[in-house]
Amino acid sequence: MKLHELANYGLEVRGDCDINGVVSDNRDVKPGDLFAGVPGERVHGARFAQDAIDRGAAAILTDAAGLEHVPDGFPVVIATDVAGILGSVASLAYGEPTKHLRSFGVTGTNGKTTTAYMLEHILSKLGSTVGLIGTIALQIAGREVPAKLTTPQPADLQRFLSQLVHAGGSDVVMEVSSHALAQRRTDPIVYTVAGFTNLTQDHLDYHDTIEEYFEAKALLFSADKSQTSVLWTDDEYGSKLHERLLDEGRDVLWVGRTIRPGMGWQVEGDASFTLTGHGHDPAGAGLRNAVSHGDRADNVYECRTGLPGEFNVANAALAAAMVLAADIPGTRDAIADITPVVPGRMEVLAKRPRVIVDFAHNADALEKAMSSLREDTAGRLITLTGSAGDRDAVKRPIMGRVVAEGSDVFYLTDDDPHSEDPAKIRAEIRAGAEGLVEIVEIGDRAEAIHAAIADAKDEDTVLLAGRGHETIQDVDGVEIELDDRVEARAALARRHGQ
Ligand SMILES: CC(=O)N[C@H]1[C@@H](OP(=O)(O)OP(=O)(O)OC[C@H]2O[C@@H](n3ccc(=O)[nH]c3=O)[C@H](O)[C@@H]2O)O[C@H](CO)[C@@H](O)[C@@H]1O[C@H](C)C(=O)N[C@@H](C)C(=O)N[C@H](CCC(=O)O)C(=O)O
Ligand SMILES: Nc1ncnc2c1ncn2[C@@H]1O[C@H](COP(=O)(O)OP(=O)(O)OP(=O)(O)O)[C@@H](O)[C@H]1O
Repeated sequence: MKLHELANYGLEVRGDCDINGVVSDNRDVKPGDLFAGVPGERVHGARFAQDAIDRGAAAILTDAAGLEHVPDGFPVVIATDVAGILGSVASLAYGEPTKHLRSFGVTGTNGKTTTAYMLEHILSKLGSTVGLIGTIALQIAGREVPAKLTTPQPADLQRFLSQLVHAGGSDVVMEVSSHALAQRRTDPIVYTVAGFTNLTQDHLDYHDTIEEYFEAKALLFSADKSQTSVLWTDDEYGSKLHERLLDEGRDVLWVGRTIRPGMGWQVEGDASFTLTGHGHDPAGAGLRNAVSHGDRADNVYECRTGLPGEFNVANAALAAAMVLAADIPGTRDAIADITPVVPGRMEVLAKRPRVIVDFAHNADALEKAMSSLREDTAGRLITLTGSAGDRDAVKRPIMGRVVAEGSDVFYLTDDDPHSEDPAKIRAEIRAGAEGLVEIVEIGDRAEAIHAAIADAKDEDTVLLAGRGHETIQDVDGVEIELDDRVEARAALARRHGQ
């Protein structure tokens, strides 16, 4: 792309050159790139313009304030909102990759990663070459890069999408965080299908109120961000969003155990469940996607998931309904079994005692994980968790109370303290749990895991919650290797005298 082409999009362009790619971190610059100097919360990215130029940047995109860091006469593009326009600029530079892809975006407080893996699993069975973007990793065509953010920054995202297209990709599945939506990281993507899992308290350090958090999530379902919406509506905010989208005349499908107005899918059963289509489209042709293939006249789909927990039925039903909404032939067989391997999500490491690693790190996820495990635990439910520092502190005593109410023994330990005093974080969690349950407080998480597993009887369940797939613990800027699954396996080996 030539730099001057950006003038067609209302941007002020000074000078001209060829642009090979777009990056917003100077350390990633390759010769011929457009370096975007984005004003951040900590630093104005344009401060790194000279280093980017030394690395071969062909031009700089920045705002009026950033211009002072750009040498006179160097090719430059000036925007008023660099972060907001960055995705569109990168999309143009990379040949508008999403025009060549079917795209699925999932948002919600809990279940994004799991639902995204389920979508990838179903689409792969349908013969698609799928890219997966989320908290754990970015995956394309068998290549995997660890993720820095749940939803990448705009230029990184568009570059990844273009690599996916070049690798022959047909579909992309993405987790879309509320931060990404508020910061317009996914612009200008218009998802083929957008899905909503649920909304409960989290991230109130970033969004001031839960309503603001909800409005950020709701952005994904506006006409400029998605074509069709599929919402899990057995959720206060899912049903609120559904009513809103129906009022706005948007293309929306509900999925849940309770029948709603408009078109949607009712879920019945547990791990093996049926999806039954309800409602009629305005043309009176029946459930839109159910009638488009001859084999779906009965509107009933038999599905199952091998992932434990009632919430995984919700995730599987949402994933299935999203693929149905995309109207891909062969979906009936592809959704019959929805059991992907999701790292650190209800991952079962041992059966006696049952040891499970799960990423639950807020009150709602903890409550749901514990109640689903409680049902088939003959002995005690031992829950081990902490809470990350420098993040939503309001949730800590609530998490403490939920763990106390849902388990028999509470191993209170550290998560990623970041720059906070870990003892203070533990005290805040403890405040919600004190007097309600037996608490064993051991700050060192590896030690706590070993103690919890040594303490367990064969009929007990040990839930190691909060860190899931994570392998690095950040203690005041020092990165320590810590993987709950590695520690649990070592503790199990020690227990079995190996
Ligand atoms: C609030 C937020 O989203 N912040 C993100 C933002 O940080 P910032 O505005 O402070 O940026 P900054 O550090 O001031 O830097 C400004 C610019 O200079 C650039 N820079 C900076 C330093 C340097 O040496 N060179 C350089 O080029 C940066 O790339 C950036 O473009 O841009 C940074 C660079 O990409 C991100 O690392 C950072 O994510 C922080 C670490 C973060 O924790 N984000 C979380 C809250 C987040 O986004 N989470 C959601 C998931 C939430 C969930 O559901 O669990 C996510 O999508 O990951
Ligand atoms: N539909 C759901 N409802 C409530 N809790 C869920 C649901 N799905 C998963 N969980 C719980 O939330 C945890 C996180 O799940 P998952 O990683 O799939 O969600 P996420 O939205 O990607 O989370 P995050 O954004 O924090 O990475 C799981 O380990 C599980 O305990």
